Amino acid sequence: MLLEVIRKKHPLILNHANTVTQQHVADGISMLGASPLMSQEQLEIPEMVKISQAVVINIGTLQETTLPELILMGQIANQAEIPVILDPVAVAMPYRSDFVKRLMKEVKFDVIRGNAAEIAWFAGMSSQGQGIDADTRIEVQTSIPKRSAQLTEAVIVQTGATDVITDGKRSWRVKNDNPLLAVNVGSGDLLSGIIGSFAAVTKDYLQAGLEATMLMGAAGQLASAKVHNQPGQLMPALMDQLYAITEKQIEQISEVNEE
Ligand SMILES: Nc1ncnc2c1ncn2[C@@H]1O[C@H](COP(=O)(O)OP(=O)(O)O)[C@@H](O)[C@H]1O
Ligand SMILES: Cc1ncsc1CCOP(=O)(O)O
Ligand SMILES: [Mg+2]
Repeated sequence: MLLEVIRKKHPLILNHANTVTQQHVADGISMLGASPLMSQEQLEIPEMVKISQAVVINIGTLQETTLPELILMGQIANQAEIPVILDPVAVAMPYRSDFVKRLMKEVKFDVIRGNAAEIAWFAGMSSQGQGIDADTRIEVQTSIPKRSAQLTEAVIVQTGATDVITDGKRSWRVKNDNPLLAVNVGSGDLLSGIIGSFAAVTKDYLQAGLEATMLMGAAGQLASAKVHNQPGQLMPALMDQLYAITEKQIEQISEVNEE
């Protein structure tokens, strides 16, 4: 598994993060063994991408003025063959739909990580998900994330009670129903940063998405048990698990099925 490679190589993960959860994202990437760097300044993007091994773009608190910075970040990463991960927070909202369409005209994304409502948008479906939360009625279908992967040519990680990881051809389901993760705002953003950390050490982005999702699920379960299912205590416990979890624990705990 790639976790020990991350802990040996300490890849640098450049994030255009949202302003709500960026501390969780930075802490989680660091606890895992990678090295986070957050930036919003267009003038420094070329030198920042140059020292990075993966780029994660989160549109959670996007602004029209940041579009040129995000295009530059993605294009330089594409040219350097550095993986680019998109977290398309609430992409089904009209303004955000237009923003992401303009961004995707200029940038090739290698992995897209979102909840079921966000992923359904890339398959051309207008889902009922409200804001940042998913539409649980569409969560369990694998056909939708597969279609999203085919249309975007990106690996899709659709998260929910069951996570789906697919490149449009092969797909895996990771059973991960953890209400404490679901209710903790930022857990999805954190997973997108962790996917970036895995994609930084391999060119197999499907494997990177699968292993990152297994890790998050296993760490979430161990952390929830430690805090006796108290949601407000989860994040610190989750960070402890990201720091200490072993590949053996992940393999023992994860419930993974290839479709
Ligand atoms: N019942 C659940 N519903 C949603 N997410 C869940 C659930 N159980 C565990 N999770 C995990 O919570 C994290 C956040 O997922 P999700 O809420 O879908 O993304 P976002 O936070 O971007 O909306 C993911 O790692 C996901 O696997
Ligand atoms: C609440 C909120 N609003 C804009 S970004 C954000 C955080 C999103 O967190 P997540 O996508 O992990 O639920
Ligand atoms: Mg999200």
